[in-house]
Amino acid sequence: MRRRGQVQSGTTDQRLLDTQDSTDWLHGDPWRVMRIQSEFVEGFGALAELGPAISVFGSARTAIDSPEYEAGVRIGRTLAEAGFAVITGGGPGAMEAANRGALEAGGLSVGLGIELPFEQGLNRYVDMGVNFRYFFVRKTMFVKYAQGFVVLPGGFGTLDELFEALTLVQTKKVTRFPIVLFGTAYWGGLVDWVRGTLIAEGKASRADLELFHVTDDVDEAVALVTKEV
Ligand SMILES: C/C(=C\CNc1ncnc2c1ncn2[C@@H]1O[C@H](COP(=O)(O)O)[C@@H](O)[C@H]1O)CO
Repeated sequence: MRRRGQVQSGTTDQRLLDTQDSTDWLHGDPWRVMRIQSEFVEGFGALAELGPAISVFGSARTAIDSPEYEAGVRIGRTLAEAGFAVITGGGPGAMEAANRGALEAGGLSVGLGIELPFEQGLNRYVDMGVNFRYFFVRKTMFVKYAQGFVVLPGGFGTLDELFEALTLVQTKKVTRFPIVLFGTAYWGGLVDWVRGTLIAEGKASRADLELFHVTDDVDEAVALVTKEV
């Protein structure tokens, strides 16, 4: 309700229907909220009927001829054979490897792409793809539509996804959410630091070490990440 000096001229309908010269509104936060909302709606709509799924993360820079890429393909394949859709970031490297394995095994290969400053597109092994502008919307989808995470060797992006999941499990925002780190040599230093620094200095508890598993074995990784589903 508006009275006295607060009364605006014209009606809301008039303001809606008027041709506007300025397009400043297009770049304001209220409009961004609508775009964010539409990303949630699009993501929920596309993924709601996915069925059982596991999100696989890992470096965008993993070389196609590397053992890590091969492990990613085998993980994607084994998950698909076990009846799980494979969700990745839809990019190159380890993401492509997991999508490739899932696709080649006849499973559902999902890519949740992210708009980046350079043109990129979803990798060619993605069968169901959704592109996001906002990382945080996309991260919601990785957690909401998967029953666990497998994390291949990766950099900042992979660490971001790993620590988001660990925080959600630690704070019980999600329950029954297995997290498997694939590659003992790669992740060993991080686990040592968690034990020797975080836990030793009281910034995490010893029980937090049970929030994740570490393995080099594809079958074990798949068994661990799917066993609570
Ligand atoms: C670096 C290059 C391409 C980046 N393209 C990406 N496409 C999709 N998703 C990505 C991309 N880069 C990072 N991500 C997300 O973070 C994780 C990988 O990040 P990292 O720093 O490489 O570990 C991954 O799981 C994605 O979700 C050109 O090659």
